[in-house]
Amino acid sequence: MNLLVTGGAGYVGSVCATVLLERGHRVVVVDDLSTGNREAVPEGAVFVEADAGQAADEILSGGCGGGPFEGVLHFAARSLVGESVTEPDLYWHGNVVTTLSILDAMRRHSVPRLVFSSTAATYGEPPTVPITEDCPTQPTNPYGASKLAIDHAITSYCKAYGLGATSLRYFNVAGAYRSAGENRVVETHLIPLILQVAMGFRESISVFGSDWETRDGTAVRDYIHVLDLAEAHLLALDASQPGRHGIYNLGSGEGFTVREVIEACRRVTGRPIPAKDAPRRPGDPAVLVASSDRAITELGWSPTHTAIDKIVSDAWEFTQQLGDRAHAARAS
Ligand SMILES: NC(=O)c1ccc[n+]([C@@H]2O[C@H](COP(=O)([O-])OP(=O)(O)OC[C@H]3O[C@@H](n4cnc5c(N)ncnc54)[C@H](O)[C@@H]3O)[C@@H](O)[C@H]2O)c1
Ligand SMILES: O=c1ccn([C@@H]2O[C@H](COP(=O)(O)OP(=O)(O)O[C@H]3O[C@H](CO)[C@@H](O)[C@H](O)[C@H]3O)[C@@H](O)[C@H]2O)c(=O)[nH]1
Repeated sequence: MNLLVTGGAGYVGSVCATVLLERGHRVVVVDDLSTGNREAVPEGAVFVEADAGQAADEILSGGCGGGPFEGVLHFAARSLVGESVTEPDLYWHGNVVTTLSILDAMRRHSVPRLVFSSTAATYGEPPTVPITEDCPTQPTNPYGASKLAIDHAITSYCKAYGLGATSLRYFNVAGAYRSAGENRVVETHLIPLILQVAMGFRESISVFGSDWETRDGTAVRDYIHVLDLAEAHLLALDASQPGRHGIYNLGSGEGFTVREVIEACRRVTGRPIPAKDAPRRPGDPAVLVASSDRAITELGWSPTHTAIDKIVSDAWEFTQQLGDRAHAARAS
């Protein structure tokens, strides 16, 4: 297919673009490099440096050659829980307004398929765990609220205009694939930060909250390998049907506390990794663990890299390969 990938210079978008190219698709990446890296865009993709909302109309009109577009995979977003609490304007404009522009451009140019990066953060504090797609959506931060608003917009565009769309609600994405992994200009995610400590770029990892009602007092998350996630995007493209909006949770189905993740990183890297307790981070829920049964049954998804040590060891291999080219190395 001829596909537009927004945010393809970022972590998840660059891994998915790599896999799409490997499977023979044609890929145009649009990214404003606000958090991504030019060098993360895989070879073989056409790259447009621009705001996705502003450039979508021109790109989808055929401005980059290659014939009509058959789908959009929309990864570009602001996606940090803590930042969304202190700077919500970035999330309502950068996520909701940008996506509406993309949806309108898709409609104008009759692009039939959308795969959207939604999130576990749409659920907020779930009443039951694991979280199914039928759980109430009550986001605890503006990031989750902005993604939920987009999911609602997509549903109405599917019903009214015949778009075929899939929202994939990722839980915590981690790991790496080939030369694609986490190397953000400003890193806030747990696993890459712990590995920066292992590399000697940081002195210690802060544990945000040790008084949650969990088995060791630290927050629980469900870590999903980025390659399993990429496979789900391919399945979603294939399953797309005009007028239908499918919503699927994607996780490994097992929750790990922050302390357990630090322990896994110590095991995999063989390095001591000092940790220190810190206050809770505003907007964080205590526990997020997925039920991915719907994706398994309806999309035929079958995650294979679910062990936490495998996820960490792929991320560690990538971090070591990156070495001094990491943003963290330049900053330290
Ligand atoms: N990483 C996770 O654990 C996780 C979990 C759930 C959902 N998600 C969602 O997955 C998507 C990708 O996340 P990621 O971790 O790869 O983030 P990332 O920050 O690494 O990548 C986002 C990319 O989008 C680009 N971008 C942002 N706004 C843009 C705009 N308006 N126009 C063009 N480019 C823009 C950035 O420069 C960056 O390259 C996001 O939508 C995020 O909300 C991520
Ligand atoms: O230095 C750190 C960084 C994080 N954490 C904790 O580790 C857990 C995971 O945090 P992080 O890696 O920042 O991810 P989340 O905030 O859980 O959010 C990710 O996962 C969500 C889905 O669950 C996505 O929606 C978001 O885009 C994505 O950033 C949380 O409990 C954090 O409080 C720490 O204790 N110390």
